[in-house]
Amino acid sequence: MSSTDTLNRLAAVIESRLPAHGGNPDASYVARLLHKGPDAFLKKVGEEATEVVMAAKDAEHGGDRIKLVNEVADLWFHSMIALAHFGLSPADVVAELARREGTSGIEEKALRKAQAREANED
Ligand SMILES: N=c1c2ncn([C@@H]3O[C@H](COP(=O)(O)OP(=O)(O)OP(=O)(O)O)[C@@H](O)[C@H]3O)c2ncn1[C@@H]1O[C@H](COP(=O)(O)O)[C@@H](O)[C@H]1O
Repeated sequence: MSSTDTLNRLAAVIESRLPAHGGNPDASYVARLLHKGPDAFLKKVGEEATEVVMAAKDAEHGGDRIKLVNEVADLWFHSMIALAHFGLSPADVVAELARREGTSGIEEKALRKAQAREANED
């Protein structure tokens, strides 16, 4: 079983919890967050991102590395709820990573700066 399969299955469950698909806020955590709207799930994304940073800092000082895995899982999960709300999926994120594959961040930033300079000269 691949990690992509797991992400795709979870994405399908999250999609099934959308209000438009009849997700029940009384029976499902995902449906409840989606029903509350973007402020609710984006707040969770922000909280989970902070928890990732804290767990990584703990791990840096000899803390439990598994805590970092758990916090990243929470962050991915809540980010997937945000993606679903906007009609997007992990496949869209993977496609973007694939598009970037092999392009150094340094190279990409230099290209962006050159393009911005050209645009300013126009
Ligand atoms: N992967 C997850 C998952 N990860 C975390 N959580 C829930 O996310 C919630 C928020 O995590 P926190 O650590 O912030 O806990 P908390 O303090 O209780 O949070 P809040 O009170 O602030 O909401 C917890 O209630 C966790 O149980 C998840 N809930 C569901 N899933 C997946 O989503 C599927 C659908 O879930 P339902 O929509 O609930 O059926 C499940 O079958 C799972 O595969």
